[in-house]
Amino acid sequence: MISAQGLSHSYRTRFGVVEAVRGVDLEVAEGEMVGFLGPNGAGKTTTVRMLTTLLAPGGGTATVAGHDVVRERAAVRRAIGYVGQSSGGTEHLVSDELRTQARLQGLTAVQAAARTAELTAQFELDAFAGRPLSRLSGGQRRRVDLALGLVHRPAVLFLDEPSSGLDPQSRANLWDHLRSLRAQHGTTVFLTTHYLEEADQLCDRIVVIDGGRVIASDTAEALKSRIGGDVVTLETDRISDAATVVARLVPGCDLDTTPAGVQFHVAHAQRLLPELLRALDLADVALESVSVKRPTLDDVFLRLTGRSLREEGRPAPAPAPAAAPAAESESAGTETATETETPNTEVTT
Ligand SMILES: Nc1ncnc2c1ncn2[C@@H]1O[C@H](COP(=O)(O)OP(=O)(O)OP(=O)(O)O)[C@@H](O)[C@H]1O
Repeated sequence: MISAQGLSHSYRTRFGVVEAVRGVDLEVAEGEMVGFLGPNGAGKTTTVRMLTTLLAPGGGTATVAGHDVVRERAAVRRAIGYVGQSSGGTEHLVSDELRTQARLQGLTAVQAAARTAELTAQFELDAFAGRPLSRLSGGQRRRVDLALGLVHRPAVLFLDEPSSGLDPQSRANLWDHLRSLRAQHGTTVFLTTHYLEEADQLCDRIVVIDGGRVIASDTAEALKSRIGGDVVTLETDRISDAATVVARLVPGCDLDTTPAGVQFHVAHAQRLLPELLRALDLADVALESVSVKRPTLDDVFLRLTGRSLREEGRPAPAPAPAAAPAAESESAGTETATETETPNTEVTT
C-alpha cells in the first residue's frame, strides 16, 4: 500500500543544507498499522509530507495505493486521509464540518448527510455533533479529526502524533477507534508517534527512523527480543551458589553478580522460572526476591540510537556546513509551489 525506495529530501537553509531524509525504504502492506517512530528531528514529518504529496522528494521514488507520489499526486490525494496534529477549533459545528468536508469530496447533499450520520455513530460523536469545534475536549476533537479524515473512505490513513496531548483515558479511547477502524474497514494506517506505548499497543510493525535513515523495522516483540531477552534478578546472600545454578541452567548467559544477588538475560524468563526455582531450592539457595523485567521499546530505542525516546527537548541535529559537497546540494529537494496546498484530504486548518 505504501512503498518507498531511497526517498530523500534536504532543506536548504541560510546556515547550510539539512539532510532531513537520507534514502528511506519502506513497504507497508494493505491493512497494516505501522508506527513511524523516531526522536525529534529524525525525519518523520518530512517523510510523511513526501508520502502525502505535500513535499516533492529530492531523490528516490514512492507509491501510495499504487500511485506515484510525484507523477500521480491527485490520485494519491484521493486515496489517502491525512490527520495532522490537532489545531484547536473554530465556531463551526461538528456536524456542519463533517457535511462540508463530505460535499468537498464530491458527495451529493443526501450522500453527505448519510455519511455524516454514519461517521457520527462510528466515532461516538452524537452527544456533541451540534457543538462548535472550539468547545470540544482534546479527545473529542481528535475523534472529529479522524472522522474528517475518513469522510471519503480512504484506503490509507496517515496520522501525525494522533494522541499527542491527550489524557490516558482519551488516548485509550482513540486507540479503540483506530483498532475497530482497521478491523471493520481494513484501512491501512501509518502513524508517527513519540509515545512508545502507542506504537507498542497499536501497531503491527514499528519502523524506527533516526538521522533521516530507517534503522529498524519489525514487530514490537521482535525488536524487544533483540535486547537479549528479559532481565532476571535474584536477590540472595548465597550469591556464588545461585550463580552456579544459573550458569548450569542457562549456559553462556551474560551473568552479573551484584551486591544483593545475581542478574542475567534470558529470552523467555517465564518459561525458565519454574525450573530455576526448583534447582535453586535443591541447591539450598534461599531467595529474598525474584524479579523479571521485560525489555521495553525504550530499551530497544536506547540500544539502537544511544538515546532514550523518553528524553524531552533534545536539540535537532545541526545543519551540514554551508560548503556542503556538490552532490549533497544537488540532492536537495525543492519545496514545490504546491507545498502550501493541502491535499484534499487534509483536515487540519
Ligand atoms: N522547513 C524546514 N527547513 C529547514 N530544515 C527543516 C525544515 N523542516 C524540518 N527541517 C529539519 O529537518 C530535520 C528533520 O525534521 P522533521 O521535522 O522531518 O523531523 P521529525 O522526526 O518529524 O521531528 P519532530 O519529532 O520534532 O517533529 C530536522 O533537522 C529539522 O530541523
